[in-house]
Amino acid sequence: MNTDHDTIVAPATAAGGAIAVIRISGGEAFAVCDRIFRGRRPLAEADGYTVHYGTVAEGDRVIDDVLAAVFRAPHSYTGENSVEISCHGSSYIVSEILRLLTAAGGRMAQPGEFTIRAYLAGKLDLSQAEAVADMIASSSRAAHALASTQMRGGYSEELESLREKLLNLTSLLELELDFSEEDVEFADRTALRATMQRIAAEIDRLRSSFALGNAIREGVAVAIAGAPNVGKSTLLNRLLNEERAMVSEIAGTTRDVIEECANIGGVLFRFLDTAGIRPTDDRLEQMGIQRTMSSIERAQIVIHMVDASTLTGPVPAPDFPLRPEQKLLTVVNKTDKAPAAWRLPEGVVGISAKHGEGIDALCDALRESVDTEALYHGDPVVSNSRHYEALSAAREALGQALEGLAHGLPTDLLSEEIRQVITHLGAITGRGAIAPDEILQNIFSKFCIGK
Ligand SMILES: Nc1nc2c(c(=O)[nH]1)N(C=O)[C@@H](CNc1ccc(C(=O)N[C@@H](CCC(=O)O)C(=O)O)cc1)CN2
Ligand SMILES: Nc1nc2c(ncn2[C@@H]2O[C@H](COP(=O)(O)OP(=O)(O)OP(=O)(O)O)[C@@H](O)[C@H]2O)c(=O)[nH]1
Ligand SMILES: [K+]
Ligand SMILES: [Mg+2]
Repeated sequence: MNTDHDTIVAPATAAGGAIAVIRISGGEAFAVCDRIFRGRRPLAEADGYTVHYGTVAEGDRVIDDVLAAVFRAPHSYTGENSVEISCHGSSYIVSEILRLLTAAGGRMAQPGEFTIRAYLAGKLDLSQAEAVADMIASSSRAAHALASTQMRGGYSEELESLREKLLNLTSLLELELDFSEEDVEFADRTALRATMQRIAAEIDRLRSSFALGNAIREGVAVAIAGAPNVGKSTLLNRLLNEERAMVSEIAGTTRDVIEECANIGGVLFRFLDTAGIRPTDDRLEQMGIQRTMSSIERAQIVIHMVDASTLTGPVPAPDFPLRPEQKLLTVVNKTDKAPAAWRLPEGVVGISAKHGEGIDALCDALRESVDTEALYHGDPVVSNSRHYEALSAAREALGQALEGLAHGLPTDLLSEEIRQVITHLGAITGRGAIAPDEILQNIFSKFCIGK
């Protein structure tokens, strides 16, 4: 990765708008722009946070009328001198201006390179930088709340406070080592244990928030499962308001799992319409049912759908296994064709997917099964698997430190165990030590160009 801070250029807006923005950042940003931009005065003489009208030209040939916004180091997103050129939103104009900028000494930026520079300049820590990408990708109120808390540093503060407490512990322990001849104990072992246990509990809380955080980010997975022909695909289409899946009276219509997202009450749900489960000799149908089973396994919520028109007794239990943390929603479909004397059992949602009855109640039930209270309170919720891994490693190291403490581990080794915990927590924000190139590369390669 290039960190010598040459001047980078990239489009910052997606194609298709009326206006397109091109970003330029680096030590030579003004000089590079002044080679192609003609305004009243050179941008090199302009104050920060000012906007200038002018043209971009190649020799006599004017490419476009533009506005250039000037940012002076350190007051910019990257912390470097930066210019943003707003031109007409033509992909041809954008590519021409980029061509001129690179000929004038700029280099095309890599994905996430502006944000890497913001991180290296100390404008954001790693977890905040990652939240920038989540912010751009957010497509629901809940995902936005998640990214927003993280981008504003709520989660970093929490981690920083844990790190500080641990650093205090190691300082006390290391002080003891300095006085090892005298057999003193600066770090009262009972208090030490209590502090370590409090920190462990906090790490556990963060780790357990990952189930919610990850679901919010990726979409809460809801498998729609049941026997063939109960109306699973009809429900998917109803929820999406679109004829996405094939529907027919032929049992075994759906073979491959169909996955689509819908926003319900500010939360993104990822619905998985599956092949109907039944014993069959058809090889292809068996493959479909295998996929049904793995979709059920991966889902947070499973809708077990049964057909009211074929119900003779009570609603049968699902013929697939569920884990304790998975939520089961029993849905009786085709209530429009239920026998006259039939009554909806307790705890079951009755719908007619074909006619749209009961869909609101089903959506309410789905929405209620996701607790977003913490999210909207601004409580830190872990949504990034890199962070989850680091927290797990920290928790494991802390467990070993606690074990060591219980078994009278020598002070220097105990201190070393606690340092491990600090290192793992520090990897999340990248504070304490600048993260190695390889890790930065890995994180930022997932960004879009121009971010
Ligand atoms: N046109 C434009 N819009 C944008 C961005 C941008 O870079 N350009 N952003 C980015 O992608 C986001 C805003 N982020 C930004 C963050 C900091 C600074 C900045 O100038 N910071 C200064 C001053 C802070 C202050 O006054 O308190 C600094 O950090 O010193 C600019 C944009 C979203 N909208
Ligand atoms: N009367 C009535 N018919 C329905 C309702 N929902 C679905 N159907 C009909 O039931 C039949 C099967 O619907 P599908 O949506 O294909 O059922 P499925 O569960 O996806 O079936 P497979 O993919 O084969 O497992 C179709 O003829 C639908 O029109 C409903 O609420 N009322
Ligand atoms: K069918
Ligand atoms: Mg189907």
